[in-house]
Amino acid sequence: MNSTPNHDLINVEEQFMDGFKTEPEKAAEEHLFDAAGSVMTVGDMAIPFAKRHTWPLVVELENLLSCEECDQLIQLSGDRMKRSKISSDRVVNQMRTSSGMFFEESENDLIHTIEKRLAKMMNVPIEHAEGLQVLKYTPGQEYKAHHDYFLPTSKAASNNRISTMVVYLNEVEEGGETYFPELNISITPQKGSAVYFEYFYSDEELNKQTLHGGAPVFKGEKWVATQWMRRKSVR
Ligand SMILES: O=C(O)CCC(=O)C(=O)O
Ligand SMILES: [Fe+2]
Repeated sequence: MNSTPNHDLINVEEQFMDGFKTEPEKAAEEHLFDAAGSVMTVGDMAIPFAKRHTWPLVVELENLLSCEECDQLIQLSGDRMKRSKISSDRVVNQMRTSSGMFFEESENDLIHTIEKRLAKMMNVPIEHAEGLQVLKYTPGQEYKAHHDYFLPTSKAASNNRISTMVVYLNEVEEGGETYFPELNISITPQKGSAVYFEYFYSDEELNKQTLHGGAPVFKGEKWVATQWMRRKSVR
């Protein structure tokens, strides 16, 4: 009888923990984000946060970016906007109707400063950070409920995403909340604030519960910057 050796089964936990956790078995049962307390200090910034859900972890953060940083990101990305493309094969479809762009990794001082702060907050080395993405939604535009990680059938899944930080760059006049239908959570955009969630759990059911979307904007514009982290280095 033919038996297929398991040579393609890799220990993903061990692989991605390499470099930022020392006890893979234990860490697999823990959160990436250090959600103890209610304020995190990064450099000279004190960033208040509140846990909105524990398993899977969803955290709301305040004042992650200054007003000036938000304005600069909007200004810098404005000219470079294209109709958003989604998924690893970059197909434009009706899932996401906003416009978007990616910054190059650490492409200027502002981006590098923001990336470093986000990596510190997210507790993942900056080498695991994708280029920062900026999205702009106008009235009627939305991002339907989705998962940020890639399906196992996708090529990108070999170094999959593990966590997300969505930073709000402006206040939306009406609509545009980020919602988690499985967790009954809805977050109203506030300039400089953010929502964080992670989906690296060994329990796939927890990962699935991070389903989320950007509700349609009814009035005004909505601008967000999204930072995705990967299991392994991407830069
Ligand atoms: O716009 C939002 O509220 C959500 C954005 C999002 O889900 C993403 O960038 O992956
Ligand atoms: Fe998302």
